[in-house]
Amino acid sequence: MRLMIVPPNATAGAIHACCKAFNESHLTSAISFEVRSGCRNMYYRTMRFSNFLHSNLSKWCSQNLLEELSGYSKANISERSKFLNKVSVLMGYNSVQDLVEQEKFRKDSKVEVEDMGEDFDFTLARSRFPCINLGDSSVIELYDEVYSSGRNELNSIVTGGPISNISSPDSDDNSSYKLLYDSPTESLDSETKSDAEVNYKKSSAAECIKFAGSSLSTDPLLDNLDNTVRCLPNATSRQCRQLEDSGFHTVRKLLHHFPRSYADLQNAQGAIEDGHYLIFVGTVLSSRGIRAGPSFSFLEVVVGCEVPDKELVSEINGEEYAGGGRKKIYLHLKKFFRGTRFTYQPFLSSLQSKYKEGDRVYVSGKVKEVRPKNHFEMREYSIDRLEEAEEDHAHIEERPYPIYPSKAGLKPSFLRDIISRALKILPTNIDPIPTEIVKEFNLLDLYDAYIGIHHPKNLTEADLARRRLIFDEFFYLQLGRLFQMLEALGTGIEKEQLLDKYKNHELYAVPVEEWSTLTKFFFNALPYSLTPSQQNAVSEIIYDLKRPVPMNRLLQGDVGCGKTVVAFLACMEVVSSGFQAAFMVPTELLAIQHYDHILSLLENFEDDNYKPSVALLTGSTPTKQSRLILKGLQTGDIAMVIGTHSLIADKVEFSALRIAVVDEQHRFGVIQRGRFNSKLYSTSTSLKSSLAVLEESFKDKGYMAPHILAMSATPIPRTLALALYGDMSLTQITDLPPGRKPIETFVLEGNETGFENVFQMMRDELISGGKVYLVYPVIEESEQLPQLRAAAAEFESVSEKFKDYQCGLLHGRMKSDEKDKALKKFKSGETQILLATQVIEIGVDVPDASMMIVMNAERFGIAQLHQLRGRVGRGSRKSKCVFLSSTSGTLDRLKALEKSSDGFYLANADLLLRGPGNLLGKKQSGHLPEFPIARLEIDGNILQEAHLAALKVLATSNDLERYPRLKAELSMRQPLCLLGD
Ligand SMILES: Nc1ncnc2c1ncn2[C@@H]1O[C@H](COP(=O)(O)OP(=O)(O)OP(=O)(O)O)[C@@H](O)[C@H]1O
Repeated sequence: MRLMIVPPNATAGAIHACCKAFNESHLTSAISFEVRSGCRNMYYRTMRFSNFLHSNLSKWCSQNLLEELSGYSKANISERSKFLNKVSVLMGYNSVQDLVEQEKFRKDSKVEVEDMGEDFDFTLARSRFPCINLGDSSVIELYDEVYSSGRNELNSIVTGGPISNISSPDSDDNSSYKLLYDSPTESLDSETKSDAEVNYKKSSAAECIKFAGSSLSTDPLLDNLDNTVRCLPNATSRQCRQLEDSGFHTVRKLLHHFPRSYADLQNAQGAIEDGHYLIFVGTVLSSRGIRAGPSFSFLEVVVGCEVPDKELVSEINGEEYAGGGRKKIYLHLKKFFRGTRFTYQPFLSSLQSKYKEGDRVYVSGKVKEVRPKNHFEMREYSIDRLEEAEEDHAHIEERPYPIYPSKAGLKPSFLRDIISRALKILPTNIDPIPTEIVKEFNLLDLYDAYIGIHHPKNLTEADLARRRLIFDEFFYLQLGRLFQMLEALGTGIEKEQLLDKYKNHELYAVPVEEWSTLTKFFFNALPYSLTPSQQNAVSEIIYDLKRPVPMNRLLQGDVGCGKTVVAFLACMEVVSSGFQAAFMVPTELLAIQHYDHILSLLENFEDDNYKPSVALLTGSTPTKQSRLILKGLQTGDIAMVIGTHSLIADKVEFSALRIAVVDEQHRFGVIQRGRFNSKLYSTSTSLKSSLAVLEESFKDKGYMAPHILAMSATPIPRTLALALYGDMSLTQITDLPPGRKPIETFVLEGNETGFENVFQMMRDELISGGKVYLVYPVIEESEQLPQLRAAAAEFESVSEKFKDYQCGLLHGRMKSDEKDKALKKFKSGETQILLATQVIEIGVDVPDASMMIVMNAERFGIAQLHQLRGRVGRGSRKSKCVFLSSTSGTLDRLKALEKSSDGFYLANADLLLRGPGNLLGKKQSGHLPEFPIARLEIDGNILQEAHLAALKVLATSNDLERYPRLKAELSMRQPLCLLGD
């Protein structure tokens, strides 16, 4: 047998020369294939492979090895790997991985192998691999470090950085070489960078440019947050793919994966306990890349640190004395890799070479105690080498350690690692917000904010960073909305006027004397005088109505404060100048109520000639009648229509609509409002033709979009209103009609005693001539939720209990006219007890209802209960409200209602307790923008600042032409998608 020696620095070609000498290149290929397919356990295939090995090896292998081979097909994977490793070493490779790589290399580069003509030296082979005993074949320790030949051309481009703790599926065929080229080492200095690395950079750069599209910069890594994650240094293509699959397509997306919280990193000065996040400075004692299985490897860096020894702390004269005693501890930093390609020796070697024995390093992360004593394992950590000039103590400051949430299967440690890499290449000049705004609003620069949120030096820095990033979330939303609004306006003067109005919070108002005659008639027909803030609200609205710019205003006021009449007056103002008004409410019940209300007010008119024609249009309006109404609206015979969402149906055409009042605005949502708006914009064909003959200026007026007056009965906090209706002006009614008496509120546990007390209170109320609402969370009893009391189910028992009184029932499943009948009976006093569900929550107005009992009050939110409570105490009679909770645990939450009747205070409390989505109810909050880190309930002041900043920017340049970066950023962020408009 002719054997050859493979020198330690043998090139790939030289190594393959050995194979050729054996004429074993197909043996190499076969072994390589077997390893790559993971030593698959398919019996017949393994048998075939084992037979093949036998015929090839029997020419030159020892009997022992051949015996081992006979058990190959039945052996487990680990034993098979060991065996193949042995064979590979015998064939002149460093290991089986080496064989696989060389085989791949040979195939790829079609290396011509030449016969080196040297004899294989068994003695030398044995000295290189002492664990091999040829002819005896004792066990080869697969996991022992084998000698790694100095293949400089490969090593020079192998990555040095720990990749991740990520689990990746087994690699594909090309993976090992891909990995090498994908991962230029971070630790290399520029002179040693190979061509391969340069090529890598070039191709990445090209890819980045392609992705960034408009970027003209020669170095895309440095200019754009929207570069693909493929630009990240040391990220393998597999990692990039995983990031992309998890939604991290761009560096921005990655940087917007914010820490969930920060662990308070402590110096390891005290006792070191399991699970603590600590920081250490120490010395690298060893660094090993270890292959632990066919597709599993890990890097273990052992760092030795000196820390104060708690056990040596003794008491001297009763005082604790540390005595300067220190002890040595050992940190085992471990990173795991799954995938065959991570088990190849060049990869492992390069990995371990990143940390050299004796390096001073700074380590932070979570510790886990292991045996023996004073040894600790860290799997979640960061490690940085200390530069020579750096003082150890510079790093031992306590600092927050970011804890990331995992995402789509990506582990927090991997995300932390990859985010750190992104921060390293982050350019400093990335802030699109103009410097003057950054300064004026005391914001961190965007670069500092990213660093500050991911790598804060202290919690104050993290807080400042968070504030800046929240500011951005709000700012772009506000900017987008205002920008859109301005775009819709015609002239520059209009734009300036609008912005001026937003900036100066002065009240622009039209005094009563200047209201139109019709409005004044209506005003005089009211059976009461308006409160000061009602009157201000009307004046403010009328000011807007007189301007040629469509109004977009939110009328907000606490429950029962009298918003309806303010809106009626606004409608009268519009009607008086020959235009039409539409009043849209969310329920038929409310539409009927408003219709009846306005008719009763019009009856008081001194002059019938001035009475406008008002119609009611709901889904239940009979066809014949609705046809007449539609016609009336089209011809302009009907001046005002009250209705439900049927008002925005396609068939409804207006002759000259000028105002749309949208009651309970948030229940319709932005989408409906938009539809309503655009629908009303397109006036009827008949009007269009009549306008054609009118003079220009009137034509403009005629085509103007209608004014929108939205009313919110929920006293939502200003911040929430701003987020919801950022483009709206706000009018608030801050007082209640005179003579209202505070509602006495009780929060009780709904047990037997509780009910007895409540029924007694109810009886007293009825005896004294009051009317009582009983509010239930559900209509029928449910088996799933037996604790819930049901309106329909209790109708009989309540009627039985209060035989002397009449009971009514009102719930959502009843037909419209049945509901109306039930409410009218209660209003008129025909019934004195009304068992209802929360249908009565919105707008129901029975001024002499004097008591309300809410069952299972724990099922409702605070703001909702406040709304419900607002159904009583609307007249001059003193009223009571009882909230019965079926669990004692929820009483505390409900107690807020006992303490306060201020809707704004309670809405804020509710917002803090439940968050904005829940405050509005799930269905209604679909249009509420979702902010990644901002929380409307606590970050309201930042929202207001962002609003001001957006106004400032637009006042300087209302088309944003002066701020091209800002404009680009705005279009990129697509605020409308955020809103779901
Ligand atoms: N200035 C006033 N003086 C006396 N009563 C008033 C005054 N303004 C309104 N009201 C009466 O107060 C009651 C509540 O008014 P309205 O229904 O307009 O309130 P609201 O703000 O719409 O309440 P909700 O939020 O419950 O819908 C009505 O009966 C109304 O007639």
